[in-house]
Amino acid sequence: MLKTLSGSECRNRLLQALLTGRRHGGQPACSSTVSTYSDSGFPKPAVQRRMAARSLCTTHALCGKARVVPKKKVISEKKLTRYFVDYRRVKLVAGSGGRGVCSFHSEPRKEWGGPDGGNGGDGGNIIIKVDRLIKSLAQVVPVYKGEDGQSGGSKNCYGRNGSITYILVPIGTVVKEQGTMVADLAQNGQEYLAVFGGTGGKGNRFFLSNENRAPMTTAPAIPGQERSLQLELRTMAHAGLVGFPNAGKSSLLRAISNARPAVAAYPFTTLNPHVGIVKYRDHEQVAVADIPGIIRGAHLNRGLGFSFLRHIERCRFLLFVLDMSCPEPWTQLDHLCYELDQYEPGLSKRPQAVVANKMDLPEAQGNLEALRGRVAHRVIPVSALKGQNTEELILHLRELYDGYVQGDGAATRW
Ligand SMILES: Nc1nc2c(ncn2[C@@H]2O[C@H](COP(=O)(O)OP(=O)(O)OP(=O)(O)O)[C@@H](O)[C@H]2O)c(=O)[nH]1
Ligand SMILES: [Mg+2]
Repeated sequence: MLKTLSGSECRNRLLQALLTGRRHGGQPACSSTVSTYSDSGFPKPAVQRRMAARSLCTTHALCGKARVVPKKKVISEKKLTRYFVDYRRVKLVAGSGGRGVCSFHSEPRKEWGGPDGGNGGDGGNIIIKVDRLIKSLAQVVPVYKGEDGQSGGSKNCYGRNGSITYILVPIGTVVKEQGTMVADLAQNGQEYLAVFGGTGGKGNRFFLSNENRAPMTTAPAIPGQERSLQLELRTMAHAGLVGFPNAGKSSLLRAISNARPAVAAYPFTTLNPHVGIVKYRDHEQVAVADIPGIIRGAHLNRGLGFSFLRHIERCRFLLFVLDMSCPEPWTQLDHLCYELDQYEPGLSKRPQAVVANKMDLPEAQGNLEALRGRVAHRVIPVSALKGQNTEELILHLRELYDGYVQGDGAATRW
């Protein structure tokens, strides 16, 4: 039977419910069926890890900051590929010099005023310059033309020099010409003068001498230098996700970072690498690259070809992603290491971890212990789909990164 409550009675009941931590239905406000504390009173190890990851990382799905980020619009694979470009061929044509002029001064009662044709200005150089705010070569266009120098004029007017054209590139860009490295741009602000502008032509004033008081000669302008160069990013990301197609690499990148690569239940969903950034609370950032799937014979250009092995070469450490629902998942690891070593001997020996993915599937549970028994490296079981145990991966990623920064990476940190 419904009973009508007076205003003060209703307020008292609400206050009582808030103080006892109970809801209107009589249930405790924060009841939980599973205890997060062990018998000794400390949080269980899994809970400890989750707490550590929450306090360390801001891109993890459990983190409050990440939760409030509005859902991103799903972008097609074709559009996503434009975001990260790590290789470009460019044709550079420096500015040509301006024309020198042949002219004679003339004014009333001064018929033979002498030569006054000015020189042309020099053509503009093209410089490749490092800017730490630039993260990929996406904004680099195929052809650059430097500014031409201005032509000279009469009355001894000299032409203006063409201004310098800058091509801004990220830190770690390697400049190559016909496969040979010509510059390694590893520091912020570093410049490489790629092509010289042409010298301006000389006007007839330049040729005035005691022997020749009325020179008609001008020197021609020199065209700007031309070069075809290849720009390549040396380091693509700190960590690379390496695995067979459908292993769940893109799903994993989605789970640990704010990147949104396409995920689908068919092989070769990812056609180009995607880089996601795992952000930690101390403002440190670790770049993780989702690299398209590798198949057996990739080093012979099978599947999507060599180019992805080239991307792996440019990652400082590797995360091998295995599909644990497949029988004998350790064979995937052997095949992946074989392909990497065939491409570049020793590539599979980089600092690494093995990510045992799809642990939410029942057949995966049995494979985990067998995998741990056969693999010397650390095995991190996760479920990228459900976001389970990704905290352990994020913490390990940070350990690998700290090891890299303390080592040779300190000089080229970005
Ligand atoms: N059950 C389960 N399914 C998963 C998990 N991770 C990924 N998947 C599924 O596996 C399929 C492939 O996932 P992707 O993330 O696209 O795999 P990928 O390795 O990026 O594949 P490619 O881009 O083709 O190389 C999708 O249907 C995912 O939903 C997981 O942890 N558990
Ligand atoms: Mg993918």
